[in-house]
Parts: sequence; C-alpha cells; structure tokens
Amino acid sequence: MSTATPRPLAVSSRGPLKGRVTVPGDKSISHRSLMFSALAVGESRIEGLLEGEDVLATAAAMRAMGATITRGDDGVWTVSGVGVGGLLQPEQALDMGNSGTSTRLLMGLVASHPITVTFTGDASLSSRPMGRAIEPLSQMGAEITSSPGGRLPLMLKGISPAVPITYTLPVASAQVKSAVLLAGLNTPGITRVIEPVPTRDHSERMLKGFGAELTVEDGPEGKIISIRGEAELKPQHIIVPGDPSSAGFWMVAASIVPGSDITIANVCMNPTRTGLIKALRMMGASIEAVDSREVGGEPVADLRVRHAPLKAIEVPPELAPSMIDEYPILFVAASVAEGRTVARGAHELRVKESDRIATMRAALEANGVVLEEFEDGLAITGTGGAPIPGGGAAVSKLDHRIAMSMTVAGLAAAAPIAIDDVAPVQTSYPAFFTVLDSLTA
Ligand SMILES: O=C(O)C1=C[C@@H](OP(=O)(O)O)[C@@H](O)[C@H](O)C1
Ligand SMILES: C=C(OP(=O)(O)O)C(=O)O
Repeated sequence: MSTATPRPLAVSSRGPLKGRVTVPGDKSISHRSLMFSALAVGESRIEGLLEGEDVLATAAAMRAMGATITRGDDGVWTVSGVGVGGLLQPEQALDMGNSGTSTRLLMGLVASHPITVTFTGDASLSSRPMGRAIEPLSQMGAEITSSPGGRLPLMLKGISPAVPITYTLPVASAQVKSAVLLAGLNTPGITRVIEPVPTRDHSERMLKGFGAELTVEDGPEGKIISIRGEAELKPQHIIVPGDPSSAGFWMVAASIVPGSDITIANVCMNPTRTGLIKALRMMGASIEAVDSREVGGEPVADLRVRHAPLKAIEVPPELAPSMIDEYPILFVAASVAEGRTVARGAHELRVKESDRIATMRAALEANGVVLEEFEDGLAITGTGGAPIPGGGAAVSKLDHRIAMSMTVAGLAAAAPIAIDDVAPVQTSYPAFFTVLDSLTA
C-alpha cells in the first residue's frame, strides 16, 4: 500500500486542454459507502466507487472485520454487511496507508464494538494528529493507546455498550464529526455532535439514506446532529457522484492554460464541497454548471470550464471548510492571477498528508513564484497571465494533492517543473495522468 517506489516526473507546458472528462467517484462518499454497507444487514451495491488506494484501504479493513466485499467485472461493488454491532476482531493490524479519513472514521466504528484494533499507516499518516478523534471516543469509553503526540500506530479497545455523549467539535473536521456519529451507531441512546462551523455532510445524508435515525437542527452554537443507537442500517444501491476535489485540478488547469475549453462531467455540487468553484469564480474564472441534477441524494452538474484571465482575491476564510483539500490547486491558480491573492484561515492545511502550506510554498517558490507564508495560509503574487518561471524542483512529500497541483503548475510554466514523486496520485486519482494525456492530446 502507498509505499510505492517513487516516480519522478518532469512536467512541461503542453498547450490547451480540450474535451470532456469524467472524474472518478468522490473519495469521501466512497469510504462511507463501503463502511455503511458493511454495517447494513444484507447486500448493498455501489456504482462509481473510487478505486484509489485510500478507498481500497477502507475496503480491506471492512473485510478484515467481517464484511464480504467484491468487485464485479462491470465495476459495480457488492457488500454484504455484518450489521451494526457485528464487526469482528481483525486478525492483524489494519494498515490505513495514507488515509486520514479511513483511520478516523474506522476508529469511531471500532470504539463502540467489543473488539481491539491496531491502526498503522505510512510515514505521512503516522505524522498526523489522531488526538482529535481519541478525545471524544475516550469519553465514550474506548481505551486508546497511541504513539507519542496522539499518532499512529495506535491501539483502540472498543466497548459495548459505549456511553452516548454530546460533543462540540473544537476543530472544523468532518472526520471527527463522523467518527463520533459512527461510534453513536452502536451506542444505546442519543449521541450528539455540535458543529459550530459546517463541514461536508456526507455522513449525515448517507446515514439517513441507510435508515438511521439522524436529525440535524440549528442551535445557538451551530448545527446539532443527533443519532440514535443502536441503529439498524438497510442495504442500499449507491451511485457515487464525481469527486469535486479531483475535478478541481482540471478546473484550474483549463482556467490558466490559454485556449482551453473542457467539460467535466458528473461533479458532486454539494454546497459543503463547492468552495473552490466560488473562489475561482470570484477570481474571474469561466465555470458554467450545465445539466444540474440529483444523483444518489447529492446535487450533481457538468462543468464547462474555459480559459479566462484571473484576478487576485482575498479568499474568504469562511470558505475554508468547503474547499479544504483544494487550497494547493487554488495556490496554483493564484500564481498566474493578476495581483496578490491572500488565503488565510486555513490552519488545518498544516495537518494534512503533508503540511500543505509549507509544501506548496517550497514547491512554488522553487519555481519562481513570489509568495509570503503565514501560520494559517499564503499570500501569492501572480504573474498576471504570463507563465510561471518553472525550472525548479517540487517535493510532493507523499501528498497526492501536491503531486497533482504541481503537475498543473507545470502546464503553465515556462520551464519544466521536476516533481520528485507522483506515485501518491494513486491514493485518490489513479487515472490522473491518463486523463491529462487525453485532455492535452
Ligand atoms: O470526512 C472526510 O471525508 C474528509 C474530511 C476532511 O478532513 P478533516 O475532517 O480532517 O478536515 C478532508 O480534508 C478529507 O480529505 C476528507
Ligand atoms: C486530506 C485528505 O485526505 P485524508 O484526510 O483522508 O488523508 C485529502 O484527500 O486531501
């Protein structure tokens, strides 16, 4: 898993992007599809599942805990669930690879089952903070022994029955919210999460779809999400919409490479995920949503994106949760905009697969981009439409979004950008380079 041999790549400009692309299934929804199906009683079918390493890590973990998960030749996945409360003790440690979402959500599931699980991960994941999930799950009764600083490897001894809690999220994190709600699935009574700042709501939408008793109300401190355990989940037929985070690379590539005109089909337009589109439109990008529709309980559209001159903006900090994974590619857009773009209030970027503020700063700076680093973001002075100089190195630090963002930067650079390792794209977008070739053919 994701300890692949490094794959260096030098990326040069290739001319305009043209044509139509369908992005792979949304990663957040794919993880949840497998987890919730594995907890339903009966057989679920999943179409459009993202077959990237992160999601495959979730599939392997759910199998190790008793679910039967198979992929048909038609690409449709079938999952026979064990029922809420039915997770089995895995025989070995669960290797979560590079995936924070798998780790934190599964910690939640295990917390209210009477099993003990060791979680491990790659070097990137092993440096990420798990304390944010450890804290509420310990309050619910789980016993957790982590490596120093609340890191992996970590051993979690679940408890049944667990204790229902009301937990106010100290950090805007859909993963922590979901971990508590998932622990609540097998906890008798009402488990509540109070969310002062809204984050992606796929867990809430999907758990309701699976038949859980889950309510969302507005309270004085923010959204109050309540789930009643012990829940019974009914198998579903899920159609996973396209991943807006993966679509973001093509949105920016087409916006910054002159002459580009592409359509990105089937993009999830859930308002908790569309921050990048809002920010790019503020910058003057030409992004037109066509054929807006609903697929599997999520709004979806095709996006036509044409090259347009971009202007610097102050990125509204309140957009951060709805574009948290898109800052690296937004920084690339800012590098060719006219003026100084300031993106702050994004401190969470420091604890992703890499420190995405420092990693992008180093990679862009090495390629001639003028920028300033803050504790919670970057200010970037763009070229005003001219190519960025390029000719430098970019270190991807086991971070798929850095590898893809710097590839897009290379498309708008005067001299090639030498990326040390693009193998991490396998975690979320295995077909990324094939699609790039087709759009620039
Ligand atoms: O819940 C999810 O599926 C995710 C939540 C976000 O993480 P945080 O909850 O840590 O912000 C995001 O960065 C990650 O890619 C996926
Ligand atoms: C942060 C990300 O994922 P995760 O937290 O699941 O590793 C991401 O995909 O950008």
